[in-house]
Amino acid sequence: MKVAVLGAAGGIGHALSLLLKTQLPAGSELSLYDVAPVVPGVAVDLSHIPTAVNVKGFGADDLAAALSGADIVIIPAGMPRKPGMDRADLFAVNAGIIKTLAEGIVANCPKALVGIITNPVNGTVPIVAEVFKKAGTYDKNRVFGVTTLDVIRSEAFIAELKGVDVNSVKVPVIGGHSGTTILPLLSQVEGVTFSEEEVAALTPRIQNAGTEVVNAKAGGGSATLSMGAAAARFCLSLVKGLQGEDVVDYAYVDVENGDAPYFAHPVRLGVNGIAEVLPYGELSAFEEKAKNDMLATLNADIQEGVDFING
Ligand SMILES: NC(=O)C1=CN([C@@H]2O[C@H](COP(=O)(O)OP(=O)(O)OC[C@H]3O[C@@H](n4cnc5c(N)ncnc54)[C@H](O)[C@@H]3O)[C@@H](O)[C@H]2O)C=CC1
Ligand SMILES: O=C([O-])CC(=O)C(=O)O
Repeated sequence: MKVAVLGAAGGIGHALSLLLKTQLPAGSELSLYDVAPVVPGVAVDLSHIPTAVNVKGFGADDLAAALSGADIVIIPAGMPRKPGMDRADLFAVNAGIIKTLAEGIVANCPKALVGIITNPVNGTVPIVAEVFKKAGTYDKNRVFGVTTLDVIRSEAFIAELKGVDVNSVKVPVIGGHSGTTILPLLSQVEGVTFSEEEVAALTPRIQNAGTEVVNAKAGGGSATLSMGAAAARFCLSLVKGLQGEDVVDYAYVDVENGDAPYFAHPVRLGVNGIAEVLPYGELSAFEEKAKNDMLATLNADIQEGVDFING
């Protein structure tokens, strides 16, 4: 199993690469790519951890070697937010980075499963899909926007609020990955109930949790450690699927006849990526309204990504 991390020298890249070095199956290859010259050093550093995962670093000119033969590519490359910015403000810088990296995937590992972390996820996922479509390599079952951070935050916040074992908390989160497009389905969380006031307070807390971190870091970037943990968890779900295990996880994916062209759903993973996009079930009246209210924003974010390649 070869896993490539693009943007491996950044805040998320460091945390994610550490977790993959210690958690990928024995015999895996971990390929770290970044334009920052420190990346070979990150690989050397990690290589001193005694696990049966072989790690190599690749600098700016070595994208082809970094990607060649990769089964999974996880992308946290690109600029993070500062206080006062929206994720959408990152589009101008990050769209071009994502396009270049997607072209690299087309040329070197067109069958890889691709997990996109780079913001704004609502628009960067369509960019990758459009680059693949143009090249004739698009398979909607192999492209994922990583929304796992919304899921793990929901788990953490609910366990804290309700005083329950965090390992028992499972929270569906649908929609996109910014502001009101993030929709936790609190009505479907088993084993706990929420008052209307709790739903009205917890839903925006989850939606604005990224901003909570951005403000707390006071100009030093956005979530990196929790995102590293989220990305590792999602990557390991992809690995299990490739190994033939039946695994269901949440991701922002291309859905046919869905609420929007891309929408976070539960997906059953398998040896070819998505085996099945699963329905998200029944929504409460609050959730149904929140879903309908977000769609204009989400569709505009998606169109911006599509137009970046085709406009
Ligand atoms: N999907 C999600 O839930 C989350 C997404 N993010 C996003 O992840 C991205 C990365 O965040 P951080 O790691 O905190 O940023 P960072 O600035 O610490 O790291 C970004 C890395 O990307 C590298 N990079 C830039 N252009 C590149 C290129 N063309 N090829 C390869 N590497 C390149 C930089 O050299 C840097 O090492 C941001 O866009 C951020 O908004 C952050 C948190 C959560
Ligand atoms: O808020 C940000 O800019 C980073 C992010 O996507 C998150 O933490 O959910």
